[in-house]
Amino acid sequence: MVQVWNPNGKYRVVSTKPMPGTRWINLLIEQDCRVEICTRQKTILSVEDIIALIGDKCDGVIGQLTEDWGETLFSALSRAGGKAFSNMAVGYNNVDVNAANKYGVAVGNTPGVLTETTAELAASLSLSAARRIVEADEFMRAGLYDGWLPNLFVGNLLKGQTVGVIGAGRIGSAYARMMVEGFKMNLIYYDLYQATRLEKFVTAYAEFLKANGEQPVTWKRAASMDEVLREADVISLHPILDKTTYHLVNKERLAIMKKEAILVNCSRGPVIDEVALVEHLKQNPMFRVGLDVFEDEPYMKPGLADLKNAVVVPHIASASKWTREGMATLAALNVLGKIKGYPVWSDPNQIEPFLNENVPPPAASPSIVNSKALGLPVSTSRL
Ligand SMILES: NC(=O)c1ccc[n+]([C@@H]2O[C@H](COP(=O)([O-])OP(=O)(O)OC[C@H]3O[C@@H](n4cnc5c(N)ncnc54)[C@H](O)[C@@H]3O)[C@@H](O)[C@H]2O)c1
Ligand SMILES: O=C(O)[C@H](O)CO
Repeated sequence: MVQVWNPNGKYRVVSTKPMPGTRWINLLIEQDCRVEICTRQKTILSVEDIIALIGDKCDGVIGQLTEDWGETLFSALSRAGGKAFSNMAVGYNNVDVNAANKYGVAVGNTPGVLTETTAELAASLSLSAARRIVEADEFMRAGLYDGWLPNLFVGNLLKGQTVGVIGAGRIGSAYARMMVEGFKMNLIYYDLYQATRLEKFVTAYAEFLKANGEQPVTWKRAASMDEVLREADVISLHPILDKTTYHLVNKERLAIMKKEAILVNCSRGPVIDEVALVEHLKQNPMFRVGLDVFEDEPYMKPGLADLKNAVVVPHIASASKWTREGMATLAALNVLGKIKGYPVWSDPNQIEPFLNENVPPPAASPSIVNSKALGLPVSTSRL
């Protein structure tokens, strides 16, 4: 149930799951780590399972977003001499960072490497919902197709419609660009901060279209989230999950959306009140959703699985080979960097140097979310 690499390594690093690729293992071994990988056939490990893996001596752990990293685990890791933990994910709502701070444990995450992959899945769900692809596929497989009909699986055209993005950070902005450039949609977004680069991109693209004699696209930064919900035809959710975004989309907000709108969620399940969503989908058959994440994963709220106006996939937004191998590498290097006393990389949005397989990675932890709280040194090397 535990696979061991480099048994005589000085530092003991535990991974709670096998992760894609071998580069992450090799990078740890090269720096004198003994790597232990839990191969148990149990998808979600409990706190007790992980305490057993940590044991009496453990320098660092690479964990997963399904695990509850709070007071109990950070105190166990600290007792075992551990100073580093990394989620193999960019989101870290499963981690109590205050508890990690209390025990002086660095918390890593894996931004950037999954931005485009996740945005592509959000775009796929938008198209699947707009063009009713899953319904049509099921229809074909059921042998129900007996000839072309003018009204068969009529869906929504995206061109010229408005795409709304809630949370225009790395992934939200990448998704917005795909929808604006790929389908010539107008953009409305809501974020706590101005997405200047995104705005500049849409402005430049509009000028390009105008110069080509085509209808230019437009953009607007909404003053409120409700403005986006009222105006957009396709809305994609990309904020972090915290107290401010829990049930951001609730019964009242669903009611102000267009009856034929499409709602996509590739952020975290609890950003939507899923019970309210199921009811809304039942009452509004032309309203469609594409969901990668669910409020009580791995479960869906009762009724959701029966609804034809919902496309559902099992939290696979970052699931491309390149991205998942890159996530494993970043997570391993976060832990390794802390163990070796390296500084923290100066810009977690510029992690490309860690992903180049042809050269050794920089001597730094790519992304430590509590580096300031722990007073960790920051790398001075620039790209
Ligand atoms: N489904 C998946 O597999 C998958 C993959 C990657 C990331 N994610 C989720 O996507 C999230 C975003 O990732 P990212 O790399 O784009 O992060 P990011 O930090 O670049 O972007 C998040 C954005 O949300 C904004 N935001 C925060 N609170 C908000 C609020 N109350 N209202 C509106 N906007 C708000 C922030 O200002 C920021 O711009 C992650 O935290 C993770 O939970 C899911
Ligand atoms: O936060 C994340 O990274 C995802 O949910 C998994 O890729």
